[in-house]
Amino acid sequence: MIDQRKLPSKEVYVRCRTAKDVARAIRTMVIRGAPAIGVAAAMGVALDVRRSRATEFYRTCDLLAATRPTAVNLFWAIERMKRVFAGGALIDAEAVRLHDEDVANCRAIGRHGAGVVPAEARVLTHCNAGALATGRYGSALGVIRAAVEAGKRVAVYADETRPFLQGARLTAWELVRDGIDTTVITDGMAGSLMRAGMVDVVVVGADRIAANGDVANKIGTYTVAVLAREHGVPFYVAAPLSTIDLSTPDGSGIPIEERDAKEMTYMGASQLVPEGAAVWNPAFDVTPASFVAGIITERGICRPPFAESLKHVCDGNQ
Ligand SMILES: CSC[C@H]1O[C@H](OP(=O)(O)O)[C@H](O)[C@@H]1O
Repeated sequence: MIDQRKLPSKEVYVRCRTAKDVARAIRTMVIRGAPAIGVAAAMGVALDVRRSRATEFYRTCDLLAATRPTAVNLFWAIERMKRVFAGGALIDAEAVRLHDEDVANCRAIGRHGAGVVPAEARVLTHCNAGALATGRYGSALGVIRAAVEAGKRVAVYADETRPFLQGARLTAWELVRDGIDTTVITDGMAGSLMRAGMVDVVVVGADRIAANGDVANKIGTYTVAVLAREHGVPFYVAAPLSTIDLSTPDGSGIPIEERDAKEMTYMGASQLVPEGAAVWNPAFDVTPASFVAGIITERGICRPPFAESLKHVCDGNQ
């Protein structure tokens, strides 16, 4: 897998031979992005299952489930592999199927989502919900790609997304390679851009969507949602059904990962924060459903009231 920590300056690959290797890659953000870590976990289980007995299989699942707490796709993928293992079917075939489905889902999300992008649009996005964060093509970036493929003239503003800089390093890397007009801004600039009337629509990804439509996504997403409402900019979330967690009633029940302070206090070898200063580094925040214009899924766009529309779209898929 490509080492996303090294992008955009280096394209280097990490080989994972065991589930332990995959768990380390997820935990250290070699691979990140809700759907992508679900796919990686499924592949990790498949790497080990050839040699493992049942007890080891479930221990492998627990190892991967312990890597990151917020993205529900990780747990959804592991539970799916457990069902297949219990049914005696081939685990590695299921892992490949899960990956291929995620790619197809992203393309479907793109098709459905392109309709919310005006013919000439300036789209703001936050973090990276692109090919690097999914099986391929992306969820939020899938919407942007599909709009461009449909002939729409799209300019993207990518929030750099401190502290891990998924927007500056990863979204910009993906979109520049696609030849899509991309401008990186600091997270603090989004408000002025919207106030100047330079954003037509916001599209972001998600790590977990609660049954009422509350959305957990990269830290700073809530800020963007509040700014979008203040400036009358529609705020959309693009995510596959594997991101929807109907068992969690609302956003208060979503576990928010706190990551190592070093992600904030250092940029490479450069110290950014003096010793003695504390930092708070939640990797995600929760945007209340009331800020969301629609949730774009592979089965169509869910509109408020989300408790009903999400249940309807998930029927038979949870
Ligand atoms: C389609 S990716 C969804 C989501 O995952 C990212 O988090 P991280 O980079 O910490 O794995 C970000 O919140 C994306 O929007």
